[in-house]
Amino acid sequence: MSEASTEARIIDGKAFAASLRGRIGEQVAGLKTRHGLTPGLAVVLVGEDPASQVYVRSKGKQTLEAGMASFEHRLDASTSQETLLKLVAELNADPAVHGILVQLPLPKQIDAEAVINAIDPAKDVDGFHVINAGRLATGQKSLVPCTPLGCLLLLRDTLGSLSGLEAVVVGRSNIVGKPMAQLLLGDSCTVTIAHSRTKDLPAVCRRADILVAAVGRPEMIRGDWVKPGATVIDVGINRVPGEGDKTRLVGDVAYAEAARVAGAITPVPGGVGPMTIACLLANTLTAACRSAGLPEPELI
Ligand SMILES: Nc1nc2c(c(=O)[nH]1)N[C@@H](CN(C=O)c1ccc(C(=O)N[C@@H](CCC(=O)O)C(=O)O)cc1)CN2
Ligand SMILES: [Mg+2]
Repeated sequence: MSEASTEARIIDGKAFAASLRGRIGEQVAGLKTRHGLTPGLAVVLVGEDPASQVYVRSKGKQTLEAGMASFEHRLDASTSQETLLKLVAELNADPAVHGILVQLPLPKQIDAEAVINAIDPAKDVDGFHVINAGRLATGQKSLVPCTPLGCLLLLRDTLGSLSGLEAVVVGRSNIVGKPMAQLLLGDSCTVTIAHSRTKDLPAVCRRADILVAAVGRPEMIRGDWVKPGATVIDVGINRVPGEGDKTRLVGDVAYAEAARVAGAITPVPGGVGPMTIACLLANTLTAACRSAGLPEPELI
């Protein structure tokens, strides 16, 4: 007889993100009336990557909806690194801009690391600057990368305390995998970072009470890699061929298989993705409060 199983609880990132944005909007309204301060976010897009255009449009729209000021800078795909660095320097010096985000990926002629590290760390609302990465790694006050922060908020909401849980992060990028591991460590998880070269990856994943998939490979993580009852967070957003000439979005986890085994799981779309922009707004609000010497918002 097969083991009884129930379908996993679906973690609704879209709803959580909407409620977080609502709380951010309330805090922004209070800042404006009590302190005359309007948080401002500058987003820089270089080139015409279709997905990036969609994300940048959403960022601008949600920034305005939260009552913040939105400054959008669209540059030609052939823009030189020098021109981009000049714009970053202008935004660093602009007191109306509390957060700066340069949309990734950047065209080949531009060194993304040099551009990110040119942003004032206090305005680095992506949390990618080496100073913020170092502060996170050493447990100091920083701005935290939005996608891993969103994952952490969903995990805390789903599980309560994460203390002592076994967490496996699959993927070692500077943008997701490494900061995710740091955040889980900060919440007292026992953390493993696994990747494409990890020996017996399925067995490593099966140890996880918390499994975070951030590899960028469609449906790589199979149902039998998941420990029964585990919480699965899928960071992947992969566009694959669908019916006819349509495409569809899938994560890094084989969702239907994993949902039969997991205790809780994020869907794609509607899981981690919407949290990225909500946490960007949270970081912009935090940066604005810090710049004015005001107490940091309590959002969580
Ligand atoms: N400077 C940055 N560049 C990029 C980041 C980032 O955090 N900072 N992350 C990604 C793209 N990204 C935001 O920029 C992002 C990705 C996905 C979503 C989202 O809401 N996804 C939806 C599905 C959307 C779709 O249909 O394509 C979901 O998962 O439900 C928001 C933001 C790379 N670049
Ligand atoms: Mg189950």
